[in-house]
This record gives sequence, structure tokens and C-alpha cells, in this order.
Amino acid sequence: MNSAIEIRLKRLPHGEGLPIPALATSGAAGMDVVAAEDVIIPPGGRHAVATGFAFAIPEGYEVQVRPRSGLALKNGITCLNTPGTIDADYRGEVKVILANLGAEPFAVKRGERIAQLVAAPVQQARFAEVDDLDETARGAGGFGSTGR
Ligand SMILES: O=c1ccn([C@H]2C[C@H](O)[C@@H](COP(=O)(O)OP(=O)(O)OP(=O)(O)O)O2)c(=O)[nH]1
Ligand SMILES: [Mg+2]
Repeated sequence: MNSAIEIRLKRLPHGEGLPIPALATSGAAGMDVVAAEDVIIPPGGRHAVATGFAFAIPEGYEVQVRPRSGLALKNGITCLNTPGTIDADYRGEVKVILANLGAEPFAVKRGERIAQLVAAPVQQARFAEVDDLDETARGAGGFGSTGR
């Protein structure tokens, strides 16, 4: 494992008493994050669930918000915009946009783990407009052009 980067974290008033997201095992990629509110998400519904924390991620990194497989498999709960992107310059509350793809209403309880956060390096880029692109064997083939 490479060494962990440090992300400054601010606890918001409604985050009082909630655990700080942390790696559960030495080889874990994701830090489980818990809900800071109680909410019921109906089948087909979605909600931006509060986490009670704001971050200052070091420049050159992002934090991705990813679903938990257990909630997905057992309850049809996912992050609608997965992977959610927390920008390094975002200072608002981190929220988890949960969507209920299951058949039953899902009760989110304060303190329950709802998603996992993965820190990742970001390669910024800019586009350079040109008149012609170089040719390749693939060309414009895509979307299944190589077969199943
Ligand atoms: O799951 C998410 C996704 C985003 N955000 C916050 C942090 C992120 O930096 C900001 C903007 O996210 P994004 O760029 O995905 O949303 P947008 O619709 O493009 O909004 P904006 O115009 O604010 O960039 O919203 C969250 O708290 N949770
Ligand atoms: Mg954006």
C-alpha cells in the first residue's frame, strides 16, 4: 500500500457524534461514511443524504463516493451519480445521493453506513482543438464494433 494522503475534515453541527470515515482494514480502498440524518427513500426515489462533514482535499486529488455492495444487493440501494465526485476545492457538506432501485421503501438511519469514499489522484487536462486527428486501426468503430 502506498502511504495515505491527509484530508482535512470539518465536523458540522449535525455531524456531532458521528465516526470520521476511516479505512476498516489495512488493504481497504474505501472509507465507509455514515448518514447524518434519518430519511425514508421510496421505491424509485432519491435523496441527497447529509454526512455531517466537509472536506479540504489536497490539490491533485479527488474523493469518489461509491455505493456499498451489500446495500445494492440486498436492498437495491445505490449512489445515483456513482462514482460521485468531491472536488478538491469543494468546501460544502459532502452528501451521498442515494437512489432506491428496489421494490420496498428504504429507511436510512442516522449513523448507518451508506457509502464509501475513495481518494484518487486526478490528472487535470485541457483540450487543444485541431483540424485533423491521427488515424488508428479502430477509427470510428465503437459501441460493440469488435463483437460480443
Ligand atoms: O455525490 C456527490 C457529488 C458531488 N458532491 C459535491 C462535491 C462536488 O465537488 C460538488 C459538485 O459536484 P458535481 O461537479 O458532480 O456536480 P455538478 O452538478 O456539476 O455541480 P457544480 O455545478 O456545483 O459543479 O458537489 C457531493 O457532495 N456528493
Ligand atoms: Mg461540476
